[in-house]
Amino acid sequence: MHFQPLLDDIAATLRPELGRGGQVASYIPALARVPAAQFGIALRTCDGEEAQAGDSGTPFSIQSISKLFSLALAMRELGDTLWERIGREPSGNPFNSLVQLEAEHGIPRNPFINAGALAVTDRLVSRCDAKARMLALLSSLCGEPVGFDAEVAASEAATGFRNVALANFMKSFGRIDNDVGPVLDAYFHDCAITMSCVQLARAAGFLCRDGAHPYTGEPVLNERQTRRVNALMLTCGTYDAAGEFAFRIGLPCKSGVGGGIVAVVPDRLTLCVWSPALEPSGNSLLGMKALELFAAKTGLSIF
Ligand SMILES: NC(=O)CC[C@H](N)C(=O)O
Repeated sequence: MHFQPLLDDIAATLRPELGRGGQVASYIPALARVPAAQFGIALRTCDGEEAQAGDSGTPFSIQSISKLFSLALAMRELGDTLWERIGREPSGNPFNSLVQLEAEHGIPRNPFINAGALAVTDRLVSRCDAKARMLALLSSLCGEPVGFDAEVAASEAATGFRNVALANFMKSFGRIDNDVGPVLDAYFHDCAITMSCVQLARAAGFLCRDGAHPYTGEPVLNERQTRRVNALMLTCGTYDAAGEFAFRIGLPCKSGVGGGIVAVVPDRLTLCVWSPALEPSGNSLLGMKALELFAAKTGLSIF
């Protein structure tokens, strides 16, 4: 299949909609001032073929897409013991909700809501320099140095009252081992990582290759772990819009409020779309449309 003309076609189809509809994330100034009228798409196949269109090389704040990579690190470090403190069910609630945690004894529904990612980060902080490990993993996976945006990280910390509450609430149930400070610091920095669509399409490449590193072929995760990450992306990767994503797109996806969405076609390719304006659940509005067009035009879906 020739992907370059397809991506050009998707970018051209969506161009008239740029900057119309949806809301750019406004909870911190650094995200609020990102111009809405931007769209990028990039993909990389299992064989290393690449295609890209639009603003595919523009760096953006990856936000919750980082939860994918912190989960991979924790699965590698902890194996199945990770699941003692984190569930695998969709929450059906907003990504930063506290509401289920009390009845469920401080065990988050899944690793892709904020509570779950904080629990994952706590386990990593116990074992390694979590911030450095994250940058090392991402830089290795995309073949280029990846960094934090210091302004975004500082704003996340200054305004992250709900995340502070989530961490403390889980700590009160004995589900967080470390002081909440270093856990939150690592989490806020993960949210503040900056990458482009091209870099993310490459970095997620292990997810379409049974866990093999996109460049070296070494196992990032084993085959079983990789299947599980893809399953969690499908059921929980796009918050309370996961059902809508499965219905309209039918691919494992992970989104972030910076407007990026990573999608996986197992055994074929990984792709990343980006457009800053979001629908009410916090997923990129045009990113969703782009993925829907991609699935419709290629017939690629896990169903
Ligand atoms: N969904 C997201 O991308 C959320 C990330 C955001 N920084 C938060 O913690 O609330």
